[in-house]
Amino acid sequence: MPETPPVIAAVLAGGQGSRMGAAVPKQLLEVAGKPILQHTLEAFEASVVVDRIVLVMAEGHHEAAHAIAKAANVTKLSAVVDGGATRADSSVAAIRWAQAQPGVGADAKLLLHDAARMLVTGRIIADVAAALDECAAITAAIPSSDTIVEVEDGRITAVPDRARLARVQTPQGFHLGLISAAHAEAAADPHFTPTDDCSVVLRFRPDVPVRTVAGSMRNLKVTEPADLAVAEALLRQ
Ligand SMILES: Nc1ccn([C@@H]2O[C@H](COP(=O)(O)OP(=O)(O)OP(=O)(O)O)[C@@H](O)[C@H]2O)c(=O)n1
Ligand SMILES: C[C@](O)(CO)[C@H](O)COP(=O)(O)O
Repeated sequence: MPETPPVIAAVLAGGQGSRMGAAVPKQLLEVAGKPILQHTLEAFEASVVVDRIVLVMAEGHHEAAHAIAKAANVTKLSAVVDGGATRADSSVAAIRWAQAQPGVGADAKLLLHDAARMLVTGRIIADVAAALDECAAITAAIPSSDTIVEVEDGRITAVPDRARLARVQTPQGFHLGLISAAHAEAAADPHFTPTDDCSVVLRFRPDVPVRTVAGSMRNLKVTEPADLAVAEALLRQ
């Protein structure tokens, strides 16, 4: 019988948290008594579908990362690797690490996740991984309750039909061969500055459908100081 492709979760914690404005990267700040990164690692550790975890960490913070992983007893953590200058560079670091692992082929399932989305649920992780049996690129997403507009020079230039819009979250899941090839082409285009990994596939592998599964309002990305209180309140629910 053919072997089941492994599910590798890449927790992206390579950012500096400039919008948070704290003295340390936001993933090291505590919410409800634990660092944000610890909440996120625990979610992937607890997921029965995840085989191993690679943590992409901001340079200079590896010691803190190892201490947090130890506190969380993350048995699935296979490596802590350096992040890059941009989120896309950090995704590429995870992709390169995965490709270098023995027995990991192009059909491996790679789940790229923002460390800052500390409230990700087991259901979302499982749905993203399961979807990769049927497609090669998938993201968690939720409908937008706000009207979204396009703005240029302070003036609204378009109001896209809200029924066709969604707010994209993570994890975003990919067959390893696909996301590696798409990022390799993206790296050669200095004008392309993606804010997520699905847009890399859409741009460089437009023939590959990128699907969505239901995310959650809880799966917020802790970005600004006010998000810390929101995350804490959600955790207490
Ligand atoms: N070079 C980078 C930039 C971001 N990230 C990670 O990608 C996720 C989403 O990015 P964001 O929320 O923008 O985090 P920061 O880049 O840290 O925040 P800011 O943009 O405010 O500086 C975070 O978990 C962040 O650590 C990363 O791994 N490597
Ligand atoms: C990947 C992402 O979380 C999807 O919503 C988002 O694009 C990350 O953006 P950021 O500016 O790096 O926080």
